[in-house]
Amino acid sequence: MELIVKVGGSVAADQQAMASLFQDLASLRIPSVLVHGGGKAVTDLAARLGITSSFHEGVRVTQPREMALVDMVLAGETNTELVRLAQRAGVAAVGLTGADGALLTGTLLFPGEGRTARVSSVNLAVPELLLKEGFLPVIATVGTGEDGLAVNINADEAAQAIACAAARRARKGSPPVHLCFISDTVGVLNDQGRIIPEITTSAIEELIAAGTVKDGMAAKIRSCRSALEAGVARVVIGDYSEAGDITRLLQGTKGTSLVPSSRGSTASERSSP
Ligand SMILES: Nc1ncnc2c1ncn2[C@@H]1O[C@H](COP(=O)(O)OP(=O)(O)O)[C@@H](O)[C@H]1O
Ligand SMILES: CC(=O)N[C@@H](CCC(=O)OP(=O)(O)O)C(=O)O
Repeated sequence: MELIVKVGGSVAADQQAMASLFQDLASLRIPSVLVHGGGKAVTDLAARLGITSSFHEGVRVTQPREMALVDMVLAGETNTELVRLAQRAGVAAVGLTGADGALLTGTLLFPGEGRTARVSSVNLAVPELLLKEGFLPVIATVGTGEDGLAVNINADEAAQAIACAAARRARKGSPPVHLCFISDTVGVLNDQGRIIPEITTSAIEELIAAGTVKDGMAAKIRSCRSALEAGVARVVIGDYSEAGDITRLLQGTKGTSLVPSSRGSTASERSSP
């Protein structure tokens, strides 16, 4: 596994962008997995059923009665629709949840307050098996708790945990692992609304403390730091607007690259996003 691409809910719902993204992945010809979100669709369904969702620093505090809805939306509709779309785009894809083959196991993050979990272990056996047979694994980030019951894992954190596990497995001399977060924003923006092309890990907490980066983006850039610390070679955040964007993101000509503090400065603005 060399490339982990995470798409947020708004990108996952954009059929045109996703069809193009699947074609990008096919043409790259490197063992890749797609991890998807879909948080907004969960919030919308919960609201229709009279449940008000709540979040802590961009992470859902999943009420016990909300968990079945998370399963329904992420593992049910979103995952299945993405697999169908990949197939229409000519990519052989297989949908997985974190429960399959114990891909994602978690410990409760807000004990007593519901079913949100933090990843405690990752088992890449099933995705690796699929990659060997030429399938693209498409992963919904509902998993299993240490108590054997359903848990909801933030998709950014799950993508990061999968990338970290892949980086740990990569033996000396094997190709590096890359992690690409595709969201509804061209990258991480500064206080003037301009894209920051490069952020060092030591600047992450400062950007959050200053309020420049918040909500879902705060969780995302914290995930980036964990990935870099675990040996993921390249971590980038950006949007997907046209064919070839995955390559541009991986090359650093688009989006925001996260880099270890030992490399680069906290970065200046790119003149045009
Ligand atoms: N400094 C920032 N730069 C860009 N986006 C930011 C920033 N701070 C907060 N955000 C918010 O983070 C959102 C992206 O995170 P999130 O909603 O979790 O996306 P996704 O569902 O794609 O993972 C943006 O749409 C924006 O509202
Ligand atoms: C615990 C937690 O936050 N789970 C997320 C999982 C989906 C997700 O992360 O979706 P996006 O990438 O579209 O935000 C949620 O329920 O919203």
